[in-house]
Amino acid sequence: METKTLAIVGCGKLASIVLQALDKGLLPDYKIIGTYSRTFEKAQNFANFIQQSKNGGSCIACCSLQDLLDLKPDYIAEIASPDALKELVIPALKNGSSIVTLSIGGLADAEFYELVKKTASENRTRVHIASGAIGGFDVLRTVSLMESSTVTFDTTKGPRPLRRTPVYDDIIETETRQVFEGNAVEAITLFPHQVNVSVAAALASTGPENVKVSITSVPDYVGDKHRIAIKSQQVHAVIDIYSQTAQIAGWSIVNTLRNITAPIAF
Ligand SMILES: NC(=O)C1=CN([C@@H]2O[C@H](COP(=O)(O)OP(=O)(O)OC[C@H]3O[C@@H](n4cnc5c(N)ncnc54)[C@H](O)[C@@H]3O)[C@@H](O)[C@H]2O)C=CC1
Ligand SMILES: O=C([O-])CC(=O)C(=O)O
Repeated sequence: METKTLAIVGCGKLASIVLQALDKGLLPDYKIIGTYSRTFEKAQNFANFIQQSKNGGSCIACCSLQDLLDLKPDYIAEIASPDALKELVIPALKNGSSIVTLSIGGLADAEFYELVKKTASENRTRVHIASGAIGGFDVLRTVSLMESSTVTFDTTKGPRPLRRTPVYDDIIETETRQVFEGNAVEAITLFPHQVNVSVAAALASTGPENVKVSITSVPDYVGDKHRIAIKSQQVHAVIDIYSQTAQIAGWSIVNTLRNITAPIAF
């Protein structure tokens, strides 16, 4: 397999897992040639790490998204925020760069999603939706091809990640409460950093407007538990995923990158 060039947008906690994977030799088909983050110093730290890694090489810390696009990477790993994805996806696809993304919430708007599809197709580029903190996209997509279905997405988390969100109330520190019920578009609008997974599951199935999402806060709960259920005439599948930290999401970027170049893909 020919080596692919890769750039990273968003040099935070989950992106650092991509560096760990590089250092462990788990990304042999990629050269990470550029990094970009809102804070230049973070992009610089990432680039230094890559240059010093035995599996790394020359890597440029970019001062702007345009500088990163000018490197013409084959792939961009977007690990920043739904707003960052919205900003970069069209220019990147037109630039010849395919995207691997964790901030799937940036694709919740149906019109924008269609524009992304059209742009990717016209430029022979692709958007790869990483499984993130969930999984089961295969069954969701397959059942959606077969027949009509209904999909629900229920999340349980502790009060801490909800503290700086509009639904926060002191009561959730001591009592279990359902803090949100709505569709996946409404969910990602209120919680742009919490429910990218619900938009991903929705895009894989009946669409963000149609998937019913609930969030329940449980005092002292550590981690996130997601339950995705799809029900059609013939199939009833339930996908339950508990994760103590969000690290699984960072590793799903690594898994997606490896799948892209693998002789056998899962
Ligand atoms: N799909 C999934 O399962 C999951 C998705 N996520 C999403 O992954 C992304 C990264 O999460 P973390 O690494 O935990 O966050 P983080 O806050 O540790 O790192 C994000 C980095 O991106 C930078 N950034 C943010 N907006 C930017 C922009 N517009 N342009 C350039 N840089 C920007 C920030 O300064 C920060 O350094 C977030 O969008 C988060 O919501 C997080 C967990 C699970
Ligand atoms: O980490 C999780 O469980 C989910 C998450 O943050 C997201 O989807 O944005």
